Amino acid sequence: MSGLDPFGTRLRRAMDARGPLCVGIDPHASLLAEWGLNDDVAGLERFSRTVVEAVADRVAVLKPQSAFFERFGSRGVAVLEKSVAEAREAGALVVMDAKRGDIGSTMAAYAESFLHRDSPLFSDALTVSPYLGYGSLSPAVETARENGAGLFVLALTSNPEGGEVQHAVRPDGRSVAATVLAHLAAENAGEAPLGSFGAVVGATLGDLSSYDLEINGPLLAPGIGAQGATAADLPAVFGKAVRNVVPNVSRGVLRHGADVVALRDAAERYAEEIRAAVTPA
Ligand SMILES: O=C(O)c1cc(=O)[nH]c(=O)n1[C@@H]1O[C@H](COP(=O)(O)O)[C@@H](O)[C@H]1O
Repeated sequence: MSGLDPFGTRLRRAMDARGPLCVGIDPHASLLAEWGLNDDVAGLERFSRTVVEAVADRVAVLKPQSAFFERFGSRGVAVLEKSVAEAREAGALVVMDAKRGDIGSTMAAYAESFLHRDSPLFSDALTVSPYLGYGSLSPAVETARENGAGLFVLALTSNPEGGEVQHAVRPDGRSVAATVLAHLAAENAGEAPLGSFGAVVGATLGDLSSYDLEINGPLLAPGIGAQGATAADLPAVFGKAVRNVVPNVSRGVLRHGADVVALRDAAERYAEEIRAAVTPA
């Protein structure tokens, strides 16, 4: 046993206590420059530390984007490891945004890397891609269950190109995205207060009423801020499932750095807008 409650249980608790906002740690080279930092490992470390210091004790979730750390090789990954540990120590849940997906036997190794309690990169949840077939993710589902962790599976991504794959219709008439959502609903069946297997559904997508978003699991919703969606869009996009939405904001918050207080204030403004938008009248 992991000793950790299931991810869905821990996430619901964190959302109730802190609100649902997820702040992304996306150290773009352009943001490092805006913050007056060098585009090197020291700059990366300073950036990531500052975000953790500003918000990890108050937001439910932090989502480091692995690519921005991998860019610096092993020393960048060491910064990522430290950031994950510090964020978790400060009480935030960490969703590792690495968007992994591979044939099952290799998927098992990715799962060991991010979802096994003994791994240096252990995170509370991992973003994964189902485009090698949902079943190829089984090792990640199993490892997550055994370790109190979770997954966020790409279903309806926020980018405009996503539709050509995700809206494609299978011979049985069901779209690829609807198939992914149905698998997740099955994974989460009977779990309370919330399952641990979430979907990624962009806040940018407008009316999604043709999709059943009631998967009894969390819906990670990127797209607010730099991609043009707003907190006020959430109820129309997600309908009743809005109560399970974890809205992600990365650049919309990060552009207010390098000052810790300014970052914190920006995150709190988004948190307040989200609270106002999703709280039932
Ligand atoms: O899985 C993700 O996090 C993700 C999925 C998706 O459909 N769209 C999307 O933007 N993301 C991530 O969410 C973050 C959005 O960043 P901003 O546009 O700066 O708020 C980036 O880290 C993206 O990689």
